[in-house]
Amino acid sequence: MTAMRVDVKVVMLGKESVGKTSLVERYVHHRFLVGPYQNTIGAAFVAKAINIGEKMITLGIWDTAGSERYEAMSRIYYRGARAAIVCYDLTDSSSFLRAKFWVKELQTFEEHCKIYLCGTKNDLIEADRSMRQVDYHDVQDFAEEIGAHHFETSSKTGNNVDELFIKVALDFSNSALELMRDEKGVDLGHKKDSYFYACCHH
Ligand SMILES: Nc1nc2c(ncn2[C@@H]2O[C@H](COP(=O)(O)OP(=O)(O)OP(=O)(O)O)[C@@H](O)[C@H]2O)c(=O)[nH]1
Repeated sequence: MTAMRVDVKVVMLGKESVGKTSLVERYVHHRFLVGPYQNTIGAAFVAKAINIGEKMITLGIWDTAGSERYEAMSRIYYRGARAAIVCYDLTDSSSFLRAKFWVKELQTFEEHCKIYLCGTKNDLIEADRSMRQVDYHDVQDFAEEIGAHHFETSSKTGNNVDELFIKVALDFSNSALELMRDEKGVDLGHKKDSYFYACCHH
């Protein structure tokens, strides 16, 4: 058990089984777990440091449970998040409706949280295009409407996963720079949001 300073709180949201845990596993541990699907209960936390230019940024990632049974709990986890990765399964159109639900929640209750839309299981589409149930351009239009970024990923192959989390860190880094410019003369080291969590390393 080590204490770690977290610079940016990131929350994973989306319908159950869309692949939130798999995305985090792929990004943090570079692996794809096979075997029976185990749903997340409550939420899980992991921290990962990432180099952006000369700066090191630590992402504190909250992986929430997608089951509607835990909806009230997920609301607790997105509080104060600077970034939300809202996931939907490219092979399940109902998961995109659920993603829209989370977007609305964030827009209403966490207006400073940057939204990243993530279509998961891209490998299934690559293998069989008829599996696609969520149109790329429809999501792109929606992303533009809400000012979000849009990625399609595969945790199985690793496609676009690093790119997604790097973009989150990069955007945070740029927004911190902007803040520094706005608050010229102020020591940002004391102003920047910092979260302290106990972090379990697997
Ligand atoms: N083919 C493929 N399967 C995936 C991918 N990502 C996740 N899965 C599978 O989808 C199922 C659900 O994945 P999870 O990562 O547990 O989903 P989750 O969103 O965390 O689910 P909850 O914890 O219930 O909210 C598992 O059987 C995964 O193996 C992917 O990129 N490609």
